[in-house]
Amino acid sequence: MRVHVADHPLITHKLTVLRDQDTPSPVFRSLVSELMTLLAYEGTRNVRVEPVDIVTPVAPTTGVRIAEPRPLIVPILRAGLGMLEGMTTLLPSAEVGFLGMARDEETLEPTTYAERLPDDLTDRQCFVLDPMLATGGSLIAAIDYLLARGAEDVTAVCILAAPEGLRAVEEAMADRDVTVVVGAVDDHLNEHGFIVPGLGDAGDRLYGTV
Ligand SMILES: O=P(O)(O)OC[C@H]1O[C@H](OP(=O)(O)OP(=O)(O)O)[C@H](O)[C@@H]1O
Ligand SMILES: O=c1cc[nH]c(=O)[nH]1
Ligand SMILES: [Mg+2]
Repeated sequence: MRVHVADHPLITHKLTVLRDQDTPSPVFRSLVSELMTLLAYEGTRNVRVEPVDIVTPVAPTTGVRIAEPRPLIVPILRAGLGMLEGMTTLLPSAEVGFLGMARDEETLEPTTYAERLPDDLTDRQCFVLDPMLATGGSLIAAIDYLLARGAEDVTAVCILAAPEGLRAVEEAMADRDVTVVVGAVDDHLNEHGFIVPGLGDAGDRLYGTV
C-alpha cells in the first residue's frame, strides 16, 4: 500500500477554513468540492490510460485516453457524496457506484446500509471517496468489498486522516494494490473516535444536521 500526503499551501489554506467551527454548511460544501479537485490531481496520477492515434491540424501523433474498463468512482455515503462532483469533473467518463456506511457511535464499528455497485469489478480501477479516515474501519471495509468483487486496484481519496487509522489501513492492506491520498494527517483520535483537531462530523457539517 502507498500513502501520499498532499503538501500544498492551497490545500492547507482551504483545510483551515473547513476546520473552523464557524464555517457554515454552504461554504463547507464548496470547500469540500474544491479540496477534492486539488486532491484529485494526485489521486488520479496512476489512472490507467491506453495509446490512441489522432491527427492534429499539422501531423499524425499518438496520445492517450482513459483505458477500458473505465474507472469506477465510489463515494461513501453520506460524507463522501460531497467529494463526488470534484472527482467526476476530472474523470467525466468514469462510472459511479455507491456504498452507504455508518459508524456506530459507541462501538465505532461500520455498518454497510446501502450498496449500488456493478456485480463484477474484475480489472476495474476504483477510486473511493470519503473525507474522513478516523479508525480506518469504514475504509478497510469498503476496500475489502471492492477487492473481493475483483477490483484490480483501489485509490482512496480522503481529506483528513488520523495516524491510528492510517496505520490500521496500512496493516490491513499491506500487500494489496491500494493507494491512500490524504490532504493532511492530524494529531490523534479522541476517546469518541473523532480526529483531533479534525473538523467535527463531516456528514453533519456538509448536510446541516448540527
Ligand atoms: O474511519 P472510521 O472510524 O470508520 O470513521 C470514518 C467514517 O465516519 C464518517 O462517516 P459516518 O459514519 O459519520 O457517516 P456519515 O457520512 O453518514 O456522517 C466518515 O465519513 C467515514 O465514513
Ligand atoms: O472526526 C471524525 C471521525 C469520523 N467521522 C467524522 O466525520 N469525523
Ligand atoms: Mg458522520
